[in-house]
Parts: sequence; C-alpha cells; structure tokens
Amino acid sequence: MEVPGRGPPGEAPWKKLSKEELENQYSPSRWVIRQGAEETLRTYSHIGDEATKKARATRRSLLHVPYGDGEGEKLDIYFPREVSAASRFCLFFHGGYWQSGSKDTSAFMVNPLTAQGVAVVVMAYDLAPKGTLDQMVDQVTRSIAFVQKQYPCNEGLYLCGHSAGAHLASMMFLTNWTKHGVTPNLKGFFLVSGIYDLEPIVYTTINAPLHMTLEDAQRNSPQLLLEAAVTQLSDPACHVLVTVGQHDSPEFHRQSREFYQTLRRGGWNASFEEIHDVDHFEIIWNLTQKDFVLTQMILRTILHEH
Ligand SMILES: Nc1ccccc1C(=O)C[C@H](N)C(=O)O
Repeated sequence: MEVPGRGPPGEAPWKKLSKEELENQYSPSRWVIRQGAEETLRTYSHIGDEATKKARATRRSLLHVPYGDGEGEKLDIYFPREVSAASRFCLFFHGGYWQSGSKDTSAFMVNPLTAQGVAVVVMAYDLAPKGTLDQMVDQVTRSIAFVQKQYPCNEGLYLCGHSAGAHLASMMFLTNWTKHGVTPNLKGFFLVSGIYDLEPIVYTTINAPLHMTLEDAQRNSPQLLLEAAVTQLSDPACHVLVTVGQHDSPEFHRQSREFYQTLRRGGWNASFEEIHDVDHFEIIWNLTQKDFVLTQMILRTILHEH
C-alpha cells in the first residue's frame, strides 16, 4: 500500500514521511543507543524470561487462569505476601506490535509491585495473524471484567501497557461495560511507549500479519475515537500517566504527547512524563527494579491515592 500523498497543512505529520522513514520511525529497535537492534531484542526477552521465572519461584501465583473459552484466553495472577481480600491489582498488557510477546515472558513489574502489597495480573491475548485487533481489544476487555468479578472487593484496578499493550489498555477509555455485566473499579492507567493512532501502521511492514484495513485501524485508534467522542466519560478519580522513553523515536514521542493532550481536553486527570535516558525496551525491562523512576511513579500512584 502506498503512503497517502502530502496533505494540506494541519494534516497528520506522519503523512509527510517517506515510506522508508515511516518504517524507521515505527521500528523501535532501530533507535536504541546502548546495544544493536538484535541484541536489544534478545536482552528484552531474556530479562522478561528471567523476571517471570523469578516471580513464579518467589511469589504465590495462579497461573494460566482462563478468562474466556478461547485457548489463548489465559492470565497469571501474582500475589503479595499478605493477601487481603480487598487488594489493589495492576494488570499488565505486553507489547510486541500485536504479533509477538507472551504473558510467560512479561512478569517485569511483578517482584517490585508484589513486594509493596500490589497484586499483578499478566494477561495473554491472541496475537496476529490468529487474532485481529478487534478480537484483542475484546479479550483485554473481558480479562478486566473477569478480574473485577473474581475480586469484587478490590481497592482499585490499574492498567499498565507497553507499546502495543499500551494501545490495548487505552482502548478501555472507550469501553461500554454494560454488556459485560460489571463496571471495573479502574483507578489508573500507566501507558508506556504506546501507539494510539494506528493509521500510520497500515503503511508499514508491521501490518503484514495484522491485515488491518484503514477502517480497522480507525475503529481501533483511541486517538481518533477520543477526539471524536461527543460525550466525555472521563473519571476524575482515575489517574492516567502517559510516558515515553527519551530514546523512543520522534513518532512515538508525537503519539504519546498528542494522546496526552487529547486526554486532558477530554477532562481526564492525565500527566505526561518523558523517562530520562531509556529506550523503548529499557523503559519496560527496568520495571524489574524497585528504584527505577517509573516503578516509583507507578507505586506512588497505586499506594498513595487512597
Ligand atoms: N515494540 C516492541 C515491544 C516489544 C517487543 C518488540 C517490539 C518491537 O517493536 C519489535 C520491532 N520489530 C522492532 O524490532 O523494532
């Protein structure tokens, strides 16, 4: 598919990029500074793997819990040492452009959060080409409804997503929960190096397994949907943190900033943080560390908002 031609002023800035530059902007591993692209991707899965093994060895957990009937509809729950019936949960949605990644290598934040009394849920969704964007969004919705139904006395559900997972989490701003028979007790969103407008993705090689049409992309773009929303459903009690890594590409910076601005205009209690000296991958693998600035922001939000 060709990138649509240069448009009038005020049109999306990515439309002025060549096909090669668009591909470049949406290839996070090309922007890392401390290692090569391949090595970074290997380190990312290695750290995720090790963090998950450690979490499963040192924390009480419920693994591979079905939240739906589909084969891939499973989630892992990691508990803090003192389990109270009314607890705070952080639900993590992994990245990988909706086509890679796994809950079984994504327990990055589990140890530092459970050490502070926060339960962590890491969910799986059907990756492309098996899953479509619409199906993934529906799976994320159902996984959240499932957690709310299992733990109706929870003191707050917080959604954290990285990259494509931040996209999936941010679609929850648009969810109508009535057909799910439950309203989740959503108290916060941590959106990390996310994508909120999927339209440019349609014109990159990322779309090969996704098979998104322009309509699919628009229907699944929280940036467009929130801009167009007539009735604002913002919840002042819910805090939204939009973050991007200093070494994320300019397009990732633009997407995060614009989404943050749209949330603010819609009345959301949102803040924006560029995380110093980290790339697209370090920003998430550093969540294994309790003193990483983003781990601290997440913990502060969860622990002090009550
Ligand atoms: N966003 C991610 C999150 C997690 C794991 C991979 C990615 C990637 O983007 C991989 C892409 N193929 C890259 O090399 O840049």
